[in-house]
Amino acid sequence: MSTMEATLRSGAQALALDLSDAQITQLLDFMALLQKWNKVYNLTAVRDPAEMLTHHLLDSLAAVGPLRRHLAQAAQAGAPAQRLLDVGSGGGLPGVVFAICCPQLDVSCVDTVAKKAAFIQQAAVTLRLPNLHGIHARVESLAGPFDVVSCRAFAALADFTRWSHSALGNGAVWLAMKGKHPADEIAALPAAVQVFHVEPLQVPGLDAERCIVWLRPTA
Ligand SMILES: C[S@@+](CC[C@H](N)C(=O)[O-])C[C@H]1O[C@@H](n2cnc3c(N)ncnc32)[C@H](O)[C@@H]1O
Repeated sequence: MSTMEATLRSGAQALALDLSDAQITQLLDFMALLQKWNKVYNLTAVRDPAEMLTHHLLDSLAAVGPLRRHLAQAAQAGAPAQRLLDVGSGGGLPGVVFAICCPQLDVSCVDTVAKKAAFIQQAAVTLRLPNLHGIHARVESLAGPFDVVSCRAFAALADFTRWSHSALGNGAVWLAMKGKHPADEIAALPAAVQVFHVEPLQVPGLDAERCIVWLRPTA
């Protein structure tokens, strides 16, 4: 087993994430693709493979447990979440990781940069992920409907929710991956947007504060 695979497996274990061998392989293949095409496409500033594993892969994987829980709750409530939009996905974080770990979910990654959307399309083919799509557009132009709209390292919460509002379907939620608890961004939200949970995340091998801010339109 390679060092990368051992680190990924122990990270998944620390996150109590159930991943099949096929999913572990897809995640490692995705990292390899990202490294290969980063030189050409300029997908991410992180270039060191070990750093890519902790700062990108494990960081995104930390949100998979909470996402799976949300999907299970929505299904139980009789309103299964079927489509997720990852906004400003860049090299596919966290969208590609979500598509690998939640195969029942249809994941669209939108980015304004054409080569980034093309990379996602290519990853979908290479990694055999029929539930993954790359969209070249501004999020403001998308109509949806999506059941979950996610982002990571994208924009302040007020901008993220304003620009992606029209992509939300009935009963949809926003999942914003953030660093430390963004009290100022939350305070700047309009009354039409409600935070219903701020969930701390622990990223294995990363000594940094992370959280998910869950939001929905105010009823
Ligand atoms: C800092 S990168 C984050 C990439 C990735 N989510 C990550 O965590 O590594 C932000 C991305 O948002 C994209 N972007 C900026 N404005 C956008 C918009 N209005 N609609 C869609 N994508 C946008 C940029 O092209 C860039 O790839």
